[in-house]
Amino acid sequence: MTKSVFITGATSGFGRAAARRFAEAGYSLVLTGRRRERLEELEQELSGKVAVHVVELDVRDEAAVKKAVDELPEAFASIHVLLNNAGLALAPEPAQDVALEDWHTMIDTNVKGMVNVTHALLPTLIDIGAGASIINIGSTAGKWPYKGSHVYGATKAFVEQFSYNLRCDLHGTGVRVTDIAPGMAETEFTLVRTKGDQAASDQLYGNTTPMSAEDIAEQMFYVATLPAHLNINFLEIQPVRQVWAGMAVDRDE
Ligand SMILES: NC(=O)C1=CN([C@@H]2O[C@H](COP(=O)(O)OP(=O)(O)OC[C@H]3O[C@@H](n4cnc5c(N)ncnc54)[C@H](OP(=O)(O)O)[C@@H]3O)[C@@H](O)[C@H]2O)C=CC1
Ligand SMILES: O=CCS(=O)(=O)O
Repeated sequence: MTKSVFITGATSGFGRAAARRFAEAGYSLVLTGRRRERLEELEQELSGKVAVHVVELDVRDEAAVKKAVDELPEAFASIHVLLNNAGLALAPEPAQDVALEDWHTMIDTNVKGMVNVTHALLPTLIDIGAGASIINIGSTAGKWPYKGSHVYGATKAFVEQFSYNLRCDLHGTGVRVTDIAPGMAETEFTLVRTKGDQAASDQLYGNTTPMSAEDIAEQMFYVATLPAHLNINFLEIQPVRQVWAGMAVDRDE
């Protein structure tokens, strides 16, 4: 029986790499994101290998999410893996310098968007039961505070606790839940965070060894294809060359 994976944020970074990785293993793909042209490119690339269904979708739009799930073609109606990947960070400036709108965008996307999609797909995942997986993409930022993380890190802390609580309610259904919490990985993430500052993105990922989108896609695939009786609750993964900053101390001149 061919398994299906529903990927949010499939137009870039981790989500696009995951689409390719699951396609390699013969999964049918439901690929979503706001950039239709990128969805169509990926569909063109992968539809020769596996069945692909693309949906132009903003996860913040509750009605659109429900419609996308309700209108899944029969061949994609049974979803075995949900990759709640869509998300972003905005404004790496100190909290006091950040527009409230940017905070709302991160909450609406990383928190409300994730719960919108999860709520819509829970029934089909429960129908699948043993072996089904919900993989939520958190972040090291959800555990470890740093300057400029403000609401972003807090949204990822939500991802962690939501994942744990979801596990408790799904207990007995066989559905697994995992929070994968990456550190620094080279995608469009920093370009988005800095609203298009390519130099800032190049500077962050230059002269070091960040993780790649493929590194994280491999973790997603590993978690999703564990034996059905195993659940990884939390998987934090960083580049060897990234560690936590020390405590900062304010001193008199
Ligand atoms: N790269 C990193 O260092 C890390 C990233 N993460 C998390 O990983 C996830 C993927 O990020 P990454 O691949 O790095 O970044 P990218 O910016 O490369 O990809 C983000 C993806 O999310 C999608 N997305 C953003 N907003 C929405 C929305 N409102 N509705 C639907 N899709 C949306 C984008 O698609 P589109 O714009 O087409 O809608 C895009 O496909 C995010 O949740 C991020 O927070 C976690 C830890 C580290
Ligand atoms: O979530 C992204 C990773 S980091 O920018 O917090 O290191």
